[in-house]
Amino acid sequence: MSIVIKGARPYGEGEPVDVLIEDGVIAAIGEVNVPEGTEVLDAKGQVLLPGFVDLHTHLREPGREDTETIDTGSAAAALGGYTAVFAMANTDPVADNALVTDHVWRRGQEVGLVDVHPVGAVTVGLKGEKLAELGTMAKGTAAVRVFSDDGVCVADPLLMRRALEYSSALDAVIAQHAEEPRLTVGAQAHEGEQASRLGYAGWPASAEESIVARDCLLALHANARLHVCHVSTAGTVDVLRWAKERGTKVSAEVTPHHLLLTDDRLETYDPVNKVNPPLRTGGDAEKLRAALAEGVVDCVATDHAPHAVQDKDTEWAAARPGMLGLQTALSVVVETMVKTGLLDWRGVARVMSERPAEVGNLAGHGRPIEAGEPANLTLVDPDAEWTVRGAELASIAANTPYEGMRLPGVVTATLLRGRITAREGKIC
Ligand SMILES: NC(=O)N[C@@H](CC(=O)O)C(=O)O
Ligand SMILES: [Zn+2]
Ligand SMILES: [Zn+2]
Repeated sequence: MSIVIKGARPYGEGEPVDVLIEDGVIAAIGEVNVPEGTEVLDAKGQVLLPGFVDLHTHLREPGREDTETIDTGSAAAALGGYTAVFAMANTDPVADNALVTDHVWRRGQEVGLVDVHPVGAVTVGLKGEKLAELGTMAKGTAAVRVFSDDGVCVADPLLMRRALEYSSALDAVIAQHAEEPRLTVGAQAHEGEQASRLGYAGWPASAEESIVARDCLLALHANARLHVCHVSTAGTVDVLRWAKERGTKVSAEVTPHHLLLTDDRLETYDPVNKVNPPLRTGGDAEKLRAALAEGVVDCVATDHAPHAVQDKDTEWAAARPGMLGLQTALSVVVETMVKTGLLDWRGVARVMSERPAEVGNLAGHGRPIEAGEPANLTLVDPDAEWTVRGAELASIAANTPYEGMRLPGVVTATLLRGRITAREGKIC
């Protein structure tokens, strides 16, 4: 089992080199001796990166297999350049016990396109009332290391404190959907000019920022690790900076859509733009880009949220929040961060692979492209462009906000432990 990637540029740097992969591991880089019968993957000078890691994916299995399954979601992930994803716990039944988390892990391994790491729920049934058995999920086959009630906030400060204390003993992290529910009752859109004009109840920035500030204090006092899901406001960036300066073990993610899209989109009334947290202002997006470049926001996570037509193609208030993200993430990062000069390809590797692997505690992903390292790799054509068509994406659902958009950067191959999982837009 050997493959040679011919003429790739690791991190987009230097002259093209050959990368020999044997038994799932990078065997040599540079002038390599290619054994007889080695499969050749011609990289044509394209950019070679460590396989991407998504800390925040909704795969909808079990419960809503009409919108996504571990199978179809894994395909979308591989086509998007991912080698590992974290599947959120807001399934039906909820992933609040080892039976469900171990199923998700095993099913992901059976499909074999990406490592699907289940996120365990923090509270039983995501109800925010009592802690789930984090320990049994951590000790199961899936070895859960990320816990989250994403979709809802762990709003009770005492419960959040206990969750942080408990998780630190497990070397795990609590990923918080930061939304003070008392401040977002009935909310439909970012509280601002657009929402006022369109008559939507607002989701104020402070509903996010107040929870992030509270949780940073709780994490600092518990000496525990906190991860902030889908950061969406400029104010949250300030809170994160302050908390990090004080030595809080906090990490944060931003979604591609919060980097690119703004609440100007609401004018169309198209619920494809409805998402939690809501699309914010241009000023917020600009500050999020700068924070990601600087490292105050650690990484990009998709919050890939497939929804059925009947749950999305409705009047605004009835539509479910969320949008697809796995196959468009890299391109949106190229558009917002690379083309703008905010990140080079090393930076892309950092925010799409290395940092998320560290936050999620994955030993085999987000590793340097060096001999002896696992061959979890993504090949990107930096000069190519493509047009997004929801119906052509691998997900069952088609709710992409980028429909018809032309985006830069094409994933041309993904390798999981030396096996090609996706090549030229097709699953292998
Ligand atoms: N982001 C969303 O708008 N929706 C997510 C839940 C979540 O991430 O909060 C979903 O599960 O659909
Ligand atoms: Zn969320
Ligand atoms: Zn989510």
